[in-house]
Amino acid sequence: MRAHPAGPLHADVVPPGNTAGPSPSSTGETDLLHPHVWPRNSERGADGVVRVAGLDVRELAEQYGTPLFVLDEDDFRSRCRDYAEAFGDPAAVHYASKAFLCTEVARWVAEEGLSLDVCSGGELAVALRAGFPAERITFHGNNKSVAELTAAVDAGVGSVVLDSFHEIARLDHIATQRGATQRVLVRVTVGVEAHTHEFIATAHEDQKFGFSLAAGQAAEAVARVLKADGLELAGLHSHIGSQIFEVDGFELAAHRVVRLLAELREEHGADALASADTVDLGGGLGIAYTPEDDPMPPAQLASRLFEIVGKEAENAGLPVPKIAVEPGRAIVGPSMMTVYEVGTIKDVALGSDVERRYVSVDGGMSDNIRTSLYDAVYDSRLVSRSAEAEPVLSRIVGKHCESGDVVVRDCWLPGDIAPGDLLAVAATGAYCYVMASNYNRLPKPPVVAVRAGQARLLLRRETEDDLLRLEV
Ligand SMILES: Cc1ncc(COP(=O)(O)O)c(C=O)c1O
Ligand SMILES: N[C@@H](CCCC[NH3+])C(=O)O
Repeated sequence: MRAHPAGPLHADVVPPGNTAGPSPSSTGETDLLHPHVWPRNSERGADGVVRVAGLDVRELAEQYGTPLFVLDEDDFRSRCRDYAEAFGDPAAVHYASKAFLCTEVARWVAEEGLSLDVCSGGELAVALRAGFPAERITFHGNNKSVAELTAAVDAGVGSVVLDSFHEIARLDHIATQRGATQRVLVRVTVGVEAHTHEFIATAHEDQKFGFSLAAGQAAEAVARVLKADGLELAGLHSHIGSQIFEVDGFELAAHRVVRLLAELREEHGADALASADTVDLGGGLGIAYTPEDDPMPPAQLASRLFEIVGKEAENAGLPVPKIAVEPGRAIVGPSMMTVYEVGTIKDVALGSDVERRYVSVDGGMSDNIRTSLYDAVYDSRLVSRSAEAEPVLSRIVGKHCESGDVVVRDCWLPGDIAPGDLLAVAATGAYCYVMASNYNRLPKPPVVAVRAGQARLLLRRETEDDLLRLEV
């Protein structure tokens, strides 16, 4: 074993708790772009430079500046198609726009024939501005305001997912006043402990979403909907959480929701439940953030869900309900990466014989809060050149006045990384741009779409004027 007295953390000297995975077995391995982590149309050329859809990241960085979100349009569209094919009907797949939304992306989703899930008046406004067909929009949220519910009814959204007793009364009143009948689903808390970060699990009892199945609230919610003149029950909804790899949580949720539907039919009669032909099983399918992650393909999830829903319905003598799903992360997550420029590098002593290398980039927790918020792990590569230097365990940090401003906690970067190099972080399409802030008054980065050698700006970089635009 080599000794690195007071040296950086090389392959043979790693601290406990390293989240970067095993050390690369050879130099040059840090160059690899693992295909299930990086956008489908990204590759490292013979010159060592990474290109996405044929476009050189150095030129994109030159033209649009850094940090920069690069969105591989064909990757995004191909994942929409994978889901549509898996579930046999594009409209049964509701892209969860909370993961990432702008008008152009809403148009792609519409063109691919998918439906859209929105969960605020703002998301609804973006979708409508894009000309997204309102009848393919589902409106979510645990505390939709009267204004939001009114906007949804006036727009003619396909369905509203009800989340509280207050909301049932409110929406009924709004719809009745307008002489409308609003199709609704009742969100059921199915009591499943999803194996994911506590902050993004949503089907256990002790959290804010949905009506409890176990406590009988879901059945009571359905009873109230059936009595409401302005509402029509379209079905039941369950969303167990996000970034989930195991199929068992989805299976259990499907099983419980269909069983509830059968019980409700027994209680209220087939006629009363005739319009309730859908079980929406939400989103949540995990993606590969690192080469070690092994997510389930949508086709596998679909076939399990079809089997369970079919079997459960048959056992209960129920017509087989339609299945809807709401993937967000699994569609946009892997399609996008963030490109940063390295600014400063520091080796910080951890003890007497090792140092940690801190590589500072020109963004940070303002464009990706997920590492600080959920201990998320990411894969990062040097993309402006290849490197033969020995890998060094490094920490990529941002430029904010906060020591928790970490982009990638541990990763193996070439030991010769230098200011001016470009680093990219993979799989930043979901919940990064949309959760971005202006902390330390940093402007939000631009989002550029790339396709077949052409780049198109979807969202421009914020300017100092933008930062000042709310001042009165
Ligand atoms: C109701 C609902 N549907 C869909 C999603 C999308 O989840 P994901 O991006 O994990 O697919 C979410 C977010 O967790 C959600 O709350
Ligand atoms: N924002 C979370 C996912 C929450 C999804 C919405 N219910 C994340 O980044 O993983």
